[in-house]
Amino acid sequence: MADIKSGRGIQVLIPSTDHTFTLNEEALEKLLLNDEVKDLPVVVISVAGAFRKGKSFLLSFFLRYLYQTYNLKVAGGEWMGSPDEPLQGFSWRGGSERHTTGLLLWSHPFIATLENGDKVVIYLMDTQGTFDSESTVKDNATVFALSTMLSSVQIYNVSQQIEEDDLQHLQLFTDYGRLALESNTGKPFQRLQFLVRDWSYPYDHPYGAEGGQRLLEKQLSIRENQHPELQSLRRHIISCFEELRCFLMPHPGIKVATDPSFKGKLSDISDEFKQCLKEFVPMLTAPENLIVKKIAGHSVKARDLLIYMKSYMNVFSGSTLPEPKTILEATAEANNLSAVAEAKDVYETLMEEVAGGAKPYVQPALLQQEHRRARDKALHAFNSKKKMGGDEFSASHSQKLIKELDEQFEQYRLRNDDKNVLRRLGTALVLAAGALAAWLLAAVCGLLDLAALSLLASLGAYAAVAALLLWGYSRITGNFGEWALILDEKTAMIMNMVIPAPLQAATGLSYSTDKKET
Ligand SMILES: Nc1nc2c(ncn2[C@@H]2O[C@H](COP(=O)(O)OP(=O)(O)OP(=O)(O)O)[C@@H](O)[C@H]2O)c(=O)[nH]1
Ligand SMILES: [Mg+2]
Repeated sequence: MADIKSGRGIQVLIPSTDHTFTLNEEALEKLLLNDEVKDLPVVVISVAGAFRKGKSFLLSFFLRYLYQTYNLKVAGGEWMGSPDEPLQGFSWRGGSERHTTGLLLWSHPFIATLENGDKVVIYLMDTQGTFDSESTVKDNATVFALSTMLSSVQIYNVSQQIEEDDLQHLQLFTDYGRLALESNTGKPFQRLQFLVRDWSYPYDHPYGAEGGQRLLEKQLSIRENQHPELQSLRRHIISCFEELRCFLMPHPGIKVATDPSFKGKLSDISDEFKQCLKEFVPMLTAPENLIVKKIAGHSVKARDLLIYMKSYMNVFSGSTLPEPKTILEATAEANNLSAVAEAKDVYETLMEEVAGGAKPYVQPALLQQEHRRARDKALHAFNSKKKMGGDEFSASHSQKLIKELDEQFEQYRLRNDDKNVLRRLGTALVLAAGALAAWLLAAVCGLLDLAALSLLASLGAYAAVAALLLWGYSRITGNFGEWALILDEKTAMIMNMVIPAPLQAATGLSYSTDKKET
């Protein structure tokens, strides 16, 4: 069974020296599109905040809990590990130099079953710390924005206090959130979890969730004598997130903070810190506490997450920060694309039942009928999904969807045609029948002493047999393909002339009449 040692943080957003970012699409496809997870709603837990504040270290404890609960399936047990075990997981280290860069996802997704029986997949996201000496304002904002928009729980890791600039850092989202709210699809983000590290005033507010909540309420309270700008920031933060929480973490002890040889052993960490970790980690990752990522009121599946990532990257790849309006448009675009993908799935599932690879040949009229039924169902799926960006925007996607489904139908139609034994062998049958008829004619003419006519008929029979052999050779070997095509065409013309139209339709032999109807 996979354990922490066999996994690693995979850099899915890669920074480059010119301060741009690229998406590691290959890694993401492996992580998000494999059959086991692609259709499961995602829970994305991210940790963001200033550099060198123990984010990766914290996530490595999350990993211990997740492996224990969802891999070993030992619920409620001792998950923190043995006292002398070094802490492994997302790469972390001491020192003053920044460590994590870009965005990382853990290589092993965890599949959990919620209380209602639904399965979800959990991804952990580590992020590049902000405010290091190498990153620009845009780098910081990009990492913070992407991790917030892609996660269902953003752990905002702050040091010692919730300060005004920690709140101001959220400005981009509040502007974005305001626009998103106007589009009437509910609050844009789910949980913002402040995590105050090295909290030193337990006598004001005790460690843990309750003390944290009181501190947060105080920091977010709107007072009359406050500057209107501060009031508005607070109002918007509150309106953007479904849940705002705070947890106060004690200092982990001198060894954790200052000893260069510290390897993360529990025996070197203060009891208070360990106690709080025990409370904090399950608070976000126990099955009953998992929060599924939602955008525009719909759960986001693993494969949708990739669509969102790609759309966001399009707007964040420029040299300046995108406007909130542009980010919103990217969300609406991804939103519609994910609805299109879902609708296509509906169509494909229904069509596969009728005309899938292993299914026998179906009459063209019936296939056409099934196509219309599946297309209507797919369009219904698309239309019933709440989308951002307005009716006109989704109408253009719906047009594109119809076009794509019609193209797909054409593939089904051709594949179905291929399955028609009669049509496949039609050429052979016509040629064989022609040869037989010519032979009979030759025999009859022979009996009647019509030597010249008999010779002509025999030549016709030989020609038909030669054509049949050439056709067979071409179909088996692929050589002389153009000759076989000419023979197919000519014999089809003969069949069209001699076989009555209703019989042609019933057997799928109607070459000229099965026009594509949409
Ligand atoms: N003071 C203090 N130090 C901590 C805490 N948690 C971890 N550390 C130490 O902080 C140092 C940095 O840990 P990392 O997890 O690499 O920090 P990070 O925030 O991921 O850093 P970047 O990747 O550079 O952004 C390590 O030496 C840890 O031992 C904490 O709660 N308080
Ligand atoms: Mg780190």
